[in-house]
Amino acid sequence: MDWVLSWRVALFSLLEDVPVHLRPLVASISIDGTSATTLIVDRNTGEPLCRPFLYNESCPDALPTVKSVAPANHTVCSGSSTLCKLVSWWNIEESNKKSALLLHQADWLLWLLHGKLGVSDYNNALKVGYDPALDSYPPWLHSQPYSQLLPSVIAPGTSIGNLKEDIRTQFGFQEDCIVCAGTTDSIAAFLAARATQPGKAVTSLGSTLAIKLLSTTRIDDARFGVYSHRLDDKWLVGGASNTGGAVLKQFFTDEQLQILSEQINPMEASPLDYYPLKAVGERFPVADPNLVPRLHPRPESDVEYLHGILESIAHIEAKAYNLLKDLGATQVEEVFTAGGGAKNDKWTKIRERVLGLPVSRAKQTEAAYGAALLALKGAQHDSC
Ligand SMILES: Nc1ncnc2c1ncn2[C@@H]1O[C@H](COP(=O)(O)OP(=O)(O)O)[C@@H](O)[C@H]1O
Ligand SMILES: O=C(CO)[C@H](O)[C@H](O)COP(=O)(O)O
Repeated sequence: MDWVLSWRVALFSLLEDVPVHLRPLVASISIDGTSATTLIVDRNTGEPLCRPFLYNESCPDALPTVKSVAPANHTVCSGSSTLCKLVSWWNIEESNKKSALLLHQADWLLWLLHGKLGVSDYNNALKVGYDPALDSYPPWLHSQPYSQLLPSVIAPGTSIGNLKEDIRTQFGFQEDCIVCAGTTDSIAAFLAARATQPGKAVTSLGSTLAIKLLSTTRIDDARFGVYSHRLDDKWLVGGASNTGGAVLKQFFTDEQLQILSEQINPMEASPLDYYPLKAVGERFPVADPNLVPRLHPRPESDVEYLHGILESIAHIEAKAYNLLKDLGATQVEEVFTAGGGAKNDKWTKIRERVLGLPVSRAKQTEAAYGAALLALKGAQHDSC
């Protein structure tokens, strides 16, 4: 699969999808991307120097080097961190080191639109080691030879520049349409839910399960895959588990999920105890690259099987929120749900019972809505 080509094609087909009469009304564009999906590109041409490292790939070979330079239990001390991906590339690369630049998926796609190479945002840059409290890369990272590859970092939603002229004229966007710094997919889902009070949380039930709790305290602990993204003057504390919809997809189509879920009694606890994963390895609330999926025994009834999987994912979610509490985050009061799993009302009821908290579907469940809110922020700031 040529990922980079498919992302580029998807971006331009989305621009094509914007109705022609609406294009002149678009004031601003932003993009969210999967966190820690990493590209090493040529700093002059922007063309990738190797295949991208995907968000869920692990580079355990780089972990000892990263651990030897970063503070103990720092967010980068995980095989899937962006920094481990960079170090892994650095250690095997011979010829392109001088001309290389690191970008995240959203940075690179935004570059296609604004044309200024080397810009990221402080959400995407967190897992390469950027410190959003200091608003800079920390000294221990600056002193590494590979730090020359790091992009400059601005706040999500900041205007980077105007939409490139050739794209603007090709598609009929307005002359002063701006392109703004983006964010990660699960932060965009949080923004879409418009939760603004500490104690409000969003669980994204997409291919994976990502948790974000708005907290006044910052918590980072790689031993459990817990980290904090900056959200203006507060913190989005949480992590991302490898469980989620991708496991469901292995067994059931979306249509089956809907039909089977209707037959589940969510008030009754399932006796089945699984750890649903697509492959070996978990990030949060247990950080264990060797954790083996547990999806047996499989009962004859598909309804019972699905009930067991949904309930087991809810237990992972509950463990995650309890862990955040134990580590000192603001107490969670209410959970909104985003992503494909948000449409499953039976699952919402199961989760409400298991979490012991009010759980509801966010009004806007698509991360893209959150990216649009960031673009709006940039446009409003630009017009002041
Ligand atoms: N009714 C449903 N109940 C639970 N999960 C569902 C349902 N319908 C779809 N899904 C899951 O939602 C996931 C897709 O959600 P989405 O937010 O689009 O994911 P992604 O993280 O890939 O963007 C699929 O993995 C699918 O299994
Ligand atoms: O698992 C993922 C892929 O969908 C999430 O992108 C991700 O790992 C969450 O990261 P972040 O908290 O940095 O947004």
